[in-house]
Amino acid sequence: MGKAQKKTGKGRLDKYYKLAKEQGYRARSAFKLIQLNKKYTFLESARCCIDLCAAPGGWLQVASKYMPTNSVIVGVDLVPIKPIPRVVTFAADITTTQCRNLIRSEIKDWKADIVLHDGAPNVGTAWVQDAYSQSELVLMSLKLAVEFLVKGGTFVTKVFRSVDYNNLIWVFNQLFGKVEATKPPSSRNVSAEIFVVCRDFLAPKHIDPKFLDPKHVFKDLSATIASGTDKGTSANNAQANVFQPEKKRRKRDGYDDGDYLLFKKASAADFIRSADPIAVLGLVNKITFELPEEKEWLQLDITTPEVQASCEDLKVLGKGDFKNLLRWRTALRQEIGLDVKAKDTQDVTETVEITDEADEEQQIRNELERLNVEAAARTKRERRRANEIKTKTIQRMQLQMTAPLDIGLEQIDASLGIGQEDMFDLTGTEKQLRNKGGIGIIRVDDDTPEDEDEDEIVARDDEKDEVLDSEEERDQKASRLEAEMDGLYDAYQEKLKERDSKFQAREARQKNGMLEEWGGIQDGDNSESDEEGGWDQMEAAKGDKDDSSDESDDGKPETPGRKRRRPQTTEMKSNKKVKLVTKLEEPTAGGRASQVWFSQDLFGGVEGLDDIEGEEEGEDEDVDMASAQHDGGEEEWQDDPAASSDGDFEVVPQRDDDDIEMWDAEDENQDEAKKEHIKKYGLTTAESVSIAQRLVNRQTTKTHLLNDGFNRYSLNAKDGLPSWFLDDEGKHYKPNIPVTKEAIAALRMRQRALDARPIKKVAEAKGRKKLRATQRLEKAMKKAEGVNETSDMSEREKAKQIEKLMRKGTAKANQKKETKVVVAKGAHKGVQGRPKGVKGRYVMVDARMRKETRAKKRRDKANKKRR
Ligand SMILES: C[S@@+](CC[C@H](N)C(=O)[O-])C[C@H]1O[C@@H](n2cnc3c(N)ncnc32)[C@H](O)[C@@H]1O
Repeated sequence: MGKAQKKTGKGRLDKYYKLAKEQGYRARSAFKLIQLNKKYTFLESARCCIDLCAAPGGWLQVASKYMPTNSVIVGVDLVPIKPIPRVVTFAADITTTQCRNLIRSEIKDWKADIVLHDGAPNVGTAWVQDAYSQSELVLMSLKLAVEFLVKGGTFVTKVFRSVDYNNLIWVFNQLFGKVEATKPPSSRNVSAEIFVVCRDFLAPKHIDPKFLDPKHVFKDLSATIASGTDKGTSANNAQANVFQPEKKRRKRDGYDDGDYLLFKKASAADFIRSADPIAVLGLVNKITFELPEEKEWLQLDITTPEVQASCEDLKVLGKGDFKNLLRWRTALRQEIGLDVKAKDTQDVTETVEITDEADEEQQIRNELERLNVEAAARTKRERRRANEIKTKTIQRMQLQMTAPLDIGLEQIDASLGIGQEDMFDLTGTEKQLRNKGGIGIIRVDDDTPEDEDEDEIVARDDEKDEVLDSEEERDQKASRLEAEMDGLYDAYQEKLKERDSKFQAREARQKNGMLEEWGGIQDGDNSESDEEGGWDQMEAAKGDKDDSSDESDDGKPETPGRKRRRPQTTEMKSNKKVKLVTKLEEPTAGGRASQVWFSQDLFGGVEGLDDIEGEEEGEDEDVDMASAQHDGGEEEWQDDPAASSDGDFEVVPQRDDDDIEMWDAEDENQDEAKKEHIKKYGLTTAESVSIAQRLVNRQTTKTHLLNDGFNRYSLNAKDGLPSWFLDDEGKHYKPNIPVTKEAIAALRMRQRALDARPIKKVAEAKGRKKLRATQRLEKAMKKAEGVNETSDMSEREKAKQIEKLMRKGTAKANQKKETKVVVAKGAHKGVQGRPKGVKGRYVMVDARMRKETRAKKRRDKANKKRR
């Protein structure tokens, strides 16, 4: 962590620095842990975490945010760490027994689920130069980890790719079930740091002390370099780089300890004056001409354009080019009088001899090779340029859409850089860097000839200038075009509206639909598609990822004092299996948890969907609370002055209004509206129901949903965007809801069936009717039996009687018998008994009486009102 690597200038304040500032993290390195956790999900399920080398506390903040409440978090560093809620910190050197004792006294007989280590020696204000190198520090942290980790626990450490790297990995492999090295996108590409995530701690009863002893684990580097006998040493590699540049190195020893730069430069003067020019050629990427003296050399005839081009990027040169450079060096040395004439002659003679020795065929082959390399480089450049334009276009679309938590989705984000692949496959890294138009980093490794010559970078800079010159003009042109396009689009919309009533209906539907749609999880992809990025794909990609986080958020956290239940490894495994075979697409099968949950009184009498609503509402509240917490971020922590010189570690000053900027009020209103809507109507979409069910069945967690809900589109500002663009986005950009197609289909079917069901009162009435019919039938049958048993009736009479009874019994429910109203007038006045010609029910009314009764009713009503 030397001074040379300290990031200064613009590069230092990159997007993670800004994001950290926005989100109140003390250091940009917080995002490294966020991204690591996104990939390996170890924080959500952890109850106890020890962060070694934790100052200023970025990782602690992340741990405190992602770990369940009531979990124990301990942070140690040489320098004091400002307080963080729920976190205990103390200042100690992690290599000492005092530190060990302090941790022990803090966590008592508990075991840690995670031990984090992001330490780098020679950093921080209180750090005194120590004998420990980075690798040794890692080994020291491992020592603490093996002491405090629970079986199955996770150890996350930062390492640098040095000669010790492989040895460290070997040791990790002896102690952990799974060891993976990864470079989160927030870790700067220029830094050789990587993170090793060691999972499934084996907790062996006896650990060979040699595993944790630097003397045994690491080679004696100094001895190796001094002897120079090791074929893997840099010196040997340097020679091989020059004399057999096309050959792949068999043995690589990574970076020299303390030298973690990928890109190295040497001045032309160093090369010319160096006693070992071959070593210079073999080790550096570029020869620069910056000093006045060197600039003069550039003007000399012997410094041909070819030589200049070769100096730009030594990593793409062939043997012939190196020879050329050595010849140029000799000539220049003569020119500037570094070599005496006699020696010059000798040198020339030697050179000639060499040339003579090389037979013609060899020369032709060399030349051909060179031409081939040049041609290949040209094609590659063109291809890359095309790709670059494409990437830039995409990036432009995405640039302002970066959301704070999408960082975890880095693996599919082309603009962010390296993804899941092996971080040592630097091909991707380089490409990303180039795509970003960043510094011209060229790998020391010459395995993959993907290197881009500096020529190209210079050329691109020129292009940029051109672009800048005509920027204004282009802007005007673009805005003209945009205005034109907007106009045309509006006209098109109008036309559609006039022509197509369906269009209007669709529009209205869309507006309504948006409100009830669960807007949590979004990603660039449609959940229904099978394309990469869909939920199914995500799930598939996760594979057998540890899913133990399920228990974290929803389960009641245990109090620290209580003895914790620790799932056995086998148990965990079987749980995992169970989870893997649980099918979401069988909602009826439901988990036991959901059955218990839905058996509550609250859901009584309501089938299916109703029961899930409550849960969803509850969850929604949780979600809101969680976001409010996130939102709140009330604790204001000042910058820690302990600035680190770690390449990727930046202390971020905080601002009071940070969080206010993050959320806009409109969104909150929308949330409120959604909440109200759900309260009023319940969950109305299959998606939301399905998500609720997943939550209840513990197939997902609130945190997962929240995290998934944040992506680079989450906080998109729509202001100023043309309507055609927004419409198009609306059409094609669908939220990626974490439910399978099958689950949605099943739920939709169910919902349709429910929709087709009559309302409760009608159903009850129908039931009553059915019951009465059954009772009638039973009664009729009983009577029929009685009739059958009587002996004073002939068989015929019996049959007649029974038939009559049965007809009555099976008759439809009492059709309301019509009552005829007969006005007693004329002949009927004062008639007693049934008037003539009137069949069925009747009621006799008097015309006068009817009038009077109605008038009385009217009066009564009027009086009532007056009172
Ligand atoms: C890169 S910073 C850690 C940043 C931290 N992870 C965060 O997110 O804020 C490295 C830290 O390691 C600490 N460190 C280095 N050697 C140490 C040691 N022997 N004991 C304790 N801390 C040490 C330094 O003081 C420094 O604060």
